[in-house]
Amino acid sequence: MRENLYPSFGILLIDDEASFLRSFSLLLEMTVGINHVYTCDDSRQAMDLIEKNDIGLVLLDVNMPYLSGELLLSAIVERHPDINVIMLSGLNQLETAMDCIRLGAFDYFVKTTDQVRLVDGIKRAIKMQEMRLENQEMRRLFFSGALQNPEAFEDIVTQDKSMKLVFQYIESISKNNRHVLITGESGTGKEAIAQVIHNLSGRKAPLICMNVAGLDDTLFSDTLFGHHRGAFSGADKARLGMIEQANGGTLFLDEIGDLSLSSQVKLLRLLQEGEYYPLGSDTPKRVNARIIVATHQDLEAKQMDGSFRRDLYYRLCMHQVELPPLRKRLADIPLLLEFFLEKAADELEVNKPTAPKELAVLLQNYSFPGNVRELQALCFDAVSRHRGGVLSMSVFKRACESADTKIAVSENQTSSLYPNDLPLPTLQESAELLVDEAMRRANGNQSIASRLLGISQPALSKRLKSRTTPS
Ligand SMILES: Nc1ncnc2c1ncn2[C@@H]1O[C@H](COP(=O)(O)OP(=O)(O)OP(=O)(O)O)[C@@H](O)[C@H]1O
Repeated sequence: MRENLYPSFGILLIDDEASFLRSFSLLLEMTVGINHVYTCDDSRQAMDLIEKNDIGLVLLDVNMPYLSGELLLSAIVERHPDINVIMLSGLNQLETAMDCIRLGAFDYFVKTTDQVRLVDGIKRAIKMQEMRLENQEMRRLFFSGALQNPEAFEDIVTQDKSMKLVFQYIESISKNNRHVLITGESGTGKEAIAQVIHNLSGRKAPLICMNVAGLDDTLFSDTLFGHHRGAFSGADKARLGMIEQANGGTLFLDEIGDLSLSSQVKLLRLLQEGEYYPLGSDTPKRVNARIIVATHQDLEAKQMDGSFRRDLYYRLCMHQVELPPLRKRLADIPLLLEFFLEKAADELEVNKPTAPKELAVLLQNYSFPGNVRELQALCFDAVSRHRGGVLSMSVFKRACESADTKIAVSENQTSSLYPNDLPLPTLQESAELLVDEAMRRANGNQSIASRLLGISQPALSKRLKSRTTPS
């Protein structure tokens, strides 16, 4: 079986001229990289080919012996309404064109039409078909609620609902070729998700990762596109670009929000045309790599302030995956804590220490600016310092004290604490509400609640005893 077929469904060319079928197949492969093509030069066999293969688009000659194009069109529309049919005619027959469109053809072209227009029409039909298949797949997954390949996600520890929806979405888009934009704060698992998308895609070549932060335009082009020998002083050997290494696989570009405007133009060309120029070369090279990009920045805002090209943004956000920060998936924290303690113990070749029960509660009240990566680092630090008994919370407490409250306060600065239409509580009532909230968040643990409130544990205990209203 051929690998990396594009598009994922077959395209059937039906024409009685075998030489046209050959040259047209070649044109599609050379200009758009279409290599999933079936040909048929006998109209009587066309329906049989459609029944036996996974056809999503038919390019159909109007004038053929045995069965005419119009007759075949009616049969396809009736039996396979999901297949797009583009009619091709040697003559410019307006009336026939109108009839075909009325019968349900997707488009109609004269064979002598400008090649670019014809190819654009085919690309449009492929895109429509891909979107239809994707919607169908998403609906199916959404209603079943189940994952087809749960094993693909086993390195991503979660029980969070929004992450599970992300998994379902990923399954539905992993097989097509469209670019994917992954957004989320630093350390939320964007690269890990890119790896899953690649694994699920079935692409045989590897996932090639490139971080574009801090690369000027020359370095970006050289790293991504490679260079010819002698392209610039010091280029004494040719260098293969990352994009070529990703041919037949996936290219993951991290920190895409940092890309300079001049590099954005080059990336756009690659995304639009599937072509690029190695440094020092005037001949474009074609590549078949799926491109996944990631950023922790708000690309929509960057696009508004002019630092990110709008056309590039729209190209990239065809599929968008947003990963929630760890502080919004609290139920994952105990799971990840156990997972990373075990992993750290494995790597450091020690027994996995037992974590005190209140540790997960403490961490669930921390804002984790570094997300999962930060939790992972804390666990490794704690396990490497561990000398027996129950795991000490000191490493974790230090982290929580240093960054925690500042972030929590700044995040809530814009919203009012109390609704405008209700009278304000008194200071005494406010303090009691705050104590209740801290005790709730700390799962009843006074030591953690007092830390959240910024008071000592005895002071909290005193407040709890002397409260005026029952909690
Ligand atoms: N849900 C998870 N379960 C297990 N490990 C995870 C999970 N999420 C992230 N990780 C791990 O956390 C670390 C950071 O993840 P990753 O590099 O994918 O984040 P990122 O969002 O790409 O970060 P950055 O924006 O800084 O590039 C990796 O070691 C990854 O394997």
